[in-house]
Amino acid sequence: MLRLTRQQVRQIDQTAIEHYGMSGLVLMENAGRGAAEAIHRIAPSGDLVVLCGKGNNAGDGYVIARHLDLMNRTVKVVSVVPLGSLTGDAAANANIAVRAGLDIEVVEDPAELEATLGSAAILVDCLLGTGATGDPQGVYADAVRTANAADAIRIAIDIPTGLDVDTGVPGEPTFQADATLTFVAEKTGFATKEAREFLGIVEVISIGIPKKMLPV
Ligand SMILES: NC(=O)C1=CN([C@@H]2O[C@H](COP(=O)(O)OP(=O)(O)OC[C@H]3O[C@@H](n4cnc5c(N)ncnc54)[C@H](O)[C@@H]3O)[C@@H](O)[C@H]2O)[C@@H](O)CC1
Ligand SMILES: [K+]
Repeated sequence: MLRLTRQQVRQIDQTAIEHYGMSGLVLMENAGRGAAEAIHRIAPSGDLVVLCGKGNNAGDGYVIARHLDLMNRTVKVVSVVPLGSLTGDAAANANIAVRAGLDIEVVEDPAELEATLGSAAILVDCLLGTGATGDPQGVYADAVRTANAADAIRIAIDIPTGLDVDTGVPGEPTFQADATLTFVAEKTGFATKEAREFLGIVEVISIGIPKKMLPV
């Protein structure tokens, strides 16, 4: 099975954008749309909360929310950072979601997280992706702990927040996923027994990267 390191998968995204002329927004749209379709299949009913941070993993989250809304699902985005702190493609998709009138709540106070996530049947983790280093910090850690304590189906996008992509070593805390929807290919760390306890079922979502760019 093809498994990629953090550096490989980030290099593939960069090459697609800089040398193949693919737009980062198109890759993010493919990622988010593919993930939304998989979420709808895995968990076909129930209210959804998409937990978002500030990187491109969060950008995927805003695309996911838009597509779930188009599928007539009840979906809310909970951002643990002010929307003004987002940049690039993530900011672009957050702005689209705002203009589209999607339900978005900014919750930076850890005490408020529990009440906000309480009623969701499905929690989608778009807090941190391949750009993360070390244990989740601050409100990111609070959001993971609150999500893990909730009586909900948990779905991680690209990687469960907290899990080291390369080693598979879970950080403190790590999002405890029932399913992980990962982009392009599985990641090297997913092979370990320790990681599998946090991944749940793993599904690979294509983001349109040409076959030629993938190592064989
Ligand atoms: N064009 C691309 O590069 C694509 C990226 N995609 C998504 O983008 C993700 C990678 O995006 P980014 O590189 O922006 O990274 P992340 O979305 O993982 O965010 C990284 C940011 O989070 C913060 N951070 C890092 N470690 C942290 C910690 N331990 N605790 C709290 N905050 C921390 C830092 O501000 C850092 O800039 C992938 O996992 C994937 O989901 C997809 O949209 C496909 C296309
Ligand atoms: K994630």
